[in-house]
Amino acid sequence: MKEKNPWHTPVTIIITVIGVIAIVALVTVAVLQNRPLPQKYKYGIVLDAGSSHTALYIYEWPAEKDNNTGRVEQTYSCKVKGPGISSYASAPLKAGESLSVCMQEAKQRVPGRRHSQTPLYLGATAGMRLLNSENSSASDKVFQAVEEALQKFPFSFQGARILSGQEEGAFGWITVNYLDDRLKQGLETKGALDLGGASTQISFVSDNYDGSESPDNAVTFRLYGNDYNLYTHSFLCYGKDQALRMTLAQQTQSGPGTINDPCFHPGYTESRNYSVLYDSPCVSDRKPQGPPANFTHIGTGDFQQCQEVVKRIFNSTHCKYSQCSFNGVFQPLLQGPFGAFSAYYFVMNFLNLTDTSIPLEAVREKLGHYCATPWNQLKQQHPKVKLKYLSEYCFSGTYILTLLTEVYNFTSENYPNIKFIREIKGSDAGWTLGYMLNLTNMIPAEAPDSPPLPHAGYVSIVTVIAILLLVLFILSLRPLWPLCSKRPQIV
Ligand SMILES: Nc1nc2c(ncn2[C@@H]2O[C@H](COP(=O)(O)OP(=O)(O)OP(=O)(O)O)[C@@H](O)[C@H]2O)c(=O)[nH]1
Ligand SMILES: [Ca+2]
Repeated sequence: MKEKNPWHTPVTIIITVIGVIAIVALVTVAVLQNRPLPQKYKYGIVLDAGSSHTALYIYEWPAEKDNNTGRVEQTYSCKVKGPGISSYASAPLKAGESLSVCMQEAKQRVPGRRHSQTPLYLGATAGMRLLNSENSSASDKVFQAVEEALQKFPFSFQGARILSGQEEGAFGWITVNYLDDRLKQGLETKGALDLGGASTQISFVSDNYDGSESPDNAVTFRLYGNDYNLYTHSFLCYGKDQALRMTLAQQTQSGPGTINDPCFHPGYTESRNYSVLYDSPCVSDRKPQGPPANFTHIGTGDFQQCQEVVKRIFNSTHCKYSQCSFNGVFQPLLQGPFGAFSAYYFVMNFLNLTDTSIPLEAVREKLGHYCATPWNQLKQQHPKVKLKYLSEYCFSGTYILTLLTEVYNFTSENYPNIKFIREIKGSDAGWTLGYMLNLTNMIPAEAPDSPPLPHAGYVSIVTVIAILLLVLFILSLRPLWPLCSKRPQIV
């Protein structure tokens, strides 16, 4: 007679099935409960009203991670047609109108149900700083027109204002380090070099700068539980367009009818108007007395001489600090890696010089060769490049090299620490992201509390514990084992 298998008693079977169901249910609930939910997003819009043009950026982040880390991304950018808002001083309404195409586009890009909660900021930089210093009522009118235009959109408009040079530098630094995930992880930070049309910023953390020497250059932050003493300086008039004006002003101080300019290509000839050239606070005090209406601007294409002319716009004669970059401005010792963006990138990218492992001497040689290229040949080689941009790359490249090596003091050793960048992980490098993160309190001073385990780790542990429970359960039925192992006896 066959002995009955005790595992096959109804009670054992029911207990086992319930046990297994309970464990499967436990694991399923744990997995489902912690499954990432379908994301809902929030949005923010920043208008960068630069001296040369305005750009609109839309940022997006998961709605439930407002105060959390590193998840804000740029999803869209729009370049406003026409010049920067400061160029509309004599027709302010047009400054407002110029923004409408990009703003309409933003309306399409941000989901309608989010419009009213989406903050909209406009920050203006060096162009408006210059206009404000020259004619504050004109700058007020431009802002008024721009504000009226922006208020017509369904977003939550938070105002239009001029950023200080310090803010511009510091927010550019925050952007770069946020996108690089350096802040959240408390890693060594990256310096930020921004070259605009009317001003240029340098920002970095240096061990030998605690803010006590030249406190005007210090910005202190506590971000994700770490303290930073940032050195930052913005040089008004040293963006590449105003630097070009100053360089031309150097060469036209006697009011000649013709200048031979080493920063432009051989064969380049252009008639320029004195009043237009000197119509900027960066050069207006140097306008020659009674010059002719125009002068002929002739290129000679000589990098070495161009560098000599460019050097003259930097004054390094006085310095009341332990060390200075130029114009008596303190600068601590350079430290760490640097990201160089805006015109640094546009220019070096065009010149095929973004690779900073190319030795500085070779960079100079290539630029020398480029500057010496006849203008007609260059135009034929680049038929699609805007002539104004094309004509200025020799000057701009020389200006960038001079600024980096002769003024900021980058050497052959630390030049490779610079990376010429346009964007990081799909977001443009610039001050706008840092500005928005700051105004929306999106970077906490202290490190946010995070679950001790990542999701995958949590699910694995729950599964292991469940399996362990199952094994324990089976072990708990041990008294029944001997019966189970008894062989059926043949009688
Ligand atoms: N070659 C080239 N130059 C560009 C491009 N976009 C802008 N520029 C020029 O590069 C310089 C710097 O541009 P931006 O960084 O936009 O300057 P901005 O923000 O208007 O000026 P700031 O207010 O001084 O910051 C200006 O002289 C622009 O005319 C581009 O796509 N290619
Ligand atoms: Ca800018």
